[in-house]
Amino acid sequence: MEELQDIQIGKVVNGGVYLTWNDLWVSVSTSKNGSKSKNILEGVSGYARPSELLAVMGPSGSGKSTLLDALAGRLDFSTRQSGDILINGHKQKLSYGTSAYVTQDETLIATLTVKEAVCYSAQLQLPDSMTKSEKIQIAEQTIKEMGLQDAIDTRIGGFGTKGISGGEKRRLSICIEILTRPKLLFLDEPTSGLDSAASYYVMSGISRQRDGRTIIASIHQPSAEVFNLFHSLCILSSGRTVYFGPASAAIEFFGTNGFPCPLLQNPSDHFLRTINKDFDEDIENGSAGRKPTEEVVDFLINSYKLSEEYSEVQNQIAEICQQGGEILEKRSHANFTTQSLVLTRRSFVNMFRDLGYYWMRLVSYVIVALGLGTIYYNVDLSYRSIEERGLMVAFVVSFMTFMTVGGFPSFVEDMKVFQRENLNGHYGCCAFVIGNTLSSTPYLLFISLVPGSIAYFLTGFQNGFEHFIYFALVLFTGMMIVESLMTNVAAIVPNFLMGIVVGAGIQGLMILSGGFFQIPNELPKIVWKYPLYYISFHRYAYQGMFKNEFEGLLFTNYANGNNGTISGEDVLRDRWQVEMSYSKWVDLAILVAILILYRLVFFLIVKTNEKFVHARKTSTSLLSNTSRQIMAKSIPASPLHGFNVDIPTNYG
Ligand SMILES: Nc1ncnc2c1ncn2[C@@H]1O[C@H](COP(=O)(O)OP(=O)(O)OP(=O)(O)O)[C@@H](O)[C@H]1O
Repeated sequence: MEELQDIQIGKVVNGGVYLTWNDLWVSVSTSKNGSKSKNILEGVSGYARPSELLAVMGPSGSGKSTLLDALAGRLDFSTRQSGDILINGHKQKLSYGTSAYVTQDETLIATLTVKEAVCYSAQLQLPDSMTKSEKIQIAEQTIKEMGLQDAIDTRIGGFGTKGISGGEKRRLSICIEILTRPKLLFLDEPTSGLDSAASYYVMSGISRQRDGRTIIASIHQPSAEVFNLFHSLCILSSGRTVYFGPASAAIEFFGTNGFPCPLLQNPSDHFLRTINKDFDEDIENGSAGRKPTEEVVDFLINSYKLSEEYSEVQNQIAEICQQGGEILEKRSHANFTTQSLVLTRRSFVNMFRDLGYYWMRLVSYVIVALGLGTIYYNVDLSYRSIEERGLMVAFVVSFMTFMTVGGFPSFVEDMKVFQRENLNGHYGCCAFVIGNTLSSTPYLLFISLVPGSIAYFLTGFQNGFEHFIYFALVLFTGMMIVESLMTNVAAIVPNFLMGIVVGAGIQGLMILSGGFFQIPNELPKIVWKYPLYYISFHRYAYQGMFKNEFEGLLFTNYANGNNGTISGEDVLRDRWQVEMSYSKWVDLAILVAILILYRLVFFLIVKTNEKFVHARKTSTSLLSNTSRQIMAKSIPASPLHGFNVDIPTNYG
């Protein structure tokens, strides 16, 4: 209840978060067998306190994002980490709702307005003990806090569609992450790619959020105005600390060490120019007498180690650890049913507004259906029509389901949004899979009924409601299966081109082995018959549709006037070699079972991915002593820093 009130009045719950890190090392393996490694962070130490904004600065590749990832427990599996990261003096996991991480890339749903994006997110993230209107009130309040009220009804926009500006997108990403009033906020380069005015708006919005909250932001080259918003500053170069301390004291630190900031120059520009090795060549060529940057950086690092700022950092870390503080408790979410319903609604709205998702496909389906209907218009009951009916069925089952591949780019975008939101703990995999499945069902049903009826009735397939409904249901299930296959591919191969190639390749093999392009008895036994013929969904779709179309018909041979006849059942058995021991409804049931299996596989893929990420989150904050000892051996001791291979034993 207390948590609820605090969220409603926009306050950070109880005391804030004191985050300390001491002698933090991160390395990656650079050889396949792991014998060689590269250090990304080398024994960095620091702290972040409530109501303060800590900026992490440094040239590109200096380790800013890696530091943030390590502190937030989001390093990927290729890295190894050692050192102490304590929250309120304790080793503890950052649970849902206590911290938030805003990444550089804006994975937002382009078709939603600012208000919709924040309101849907509030409904997903905030607990069910709040009413919907309370959640919306919080969403609107947060939009105002981030200065987005002027763009509240503007669509986010994305590739090819103009929407809110880059700066507004950043503020929106932050807005979504602070809905639960997290005590700790990580921002990875919130101003990259923005002009100085937009950067200032973003950073001042962030700064306004600092009341009681601990904020750590990595930033490239802030303007002087933005620089004034920082309380503390951490300057990194090649993973080592050049300076950590009050932002206001950094100018003095550089000045006393022989690098005074020229009058009227932006201090952050001056710091980065001083330590940026990218300018080394210019210095060698043009500025005789100046020290190479490598030397300058080493000099500053050594000076920092001997400075008051360094001692102050050590004292602060010790003091914070001694003081201790509360153990952070996990906040509650909306429940599973609410999340599934909200995700279904959000996804349905996105599909409705995104022309490329279903509407363009619907138009091409209608055109193709008209084409089919006119090419095979009003087939008769002659022998020739046996081939025509067969070809029409094969085209519908193979090509009309294959066209679902066109939705792949949208599936990839959906996966990106899911991965961001899932990693930030907004909701779980099961709610996502349910939302994704339910939202697409009405569209695919509509496509199978409208273009399906055009093709069916123009061709003059078997009369009767039951026959048409069966035809539409097989088309619908086939499209759902292909859509599920493509979402599985998108979950594994999140790359447009590769994903489409993989998805199309799998379908090509299934179409070939489905029993139409080569009759089942003639399929080569190995691979094509066993197992492909049995696992290809096309086999059941072809056979179900053939039974639906041929059973009960009598075909007449008008050629040469001999007027011989053949029953549809004989055609099924002899021409198409259809399995006649069970009814067409069994074929449909098998298709539904394949669809369920594909959806389960999708769930397993996203669940496994989630488990990996969460296992990583736990393992980075709870590295075993053994791992640390192994790591200590692989990390060379730095003569500059006098790195001690005796890794602290209290790392839990
Ligand atoms: N998983 C990894 N494998 C190999 N190298 C990595 C990995 N992660 C980071 N690095 C390397 O570590 C260095 C620091 O990367 P990081 O992204 O932390 O730098 P950064 O300061 O945030 O850079 P930028 O400002 O350009 O984003 C870079 O040289 C990068 O290539």
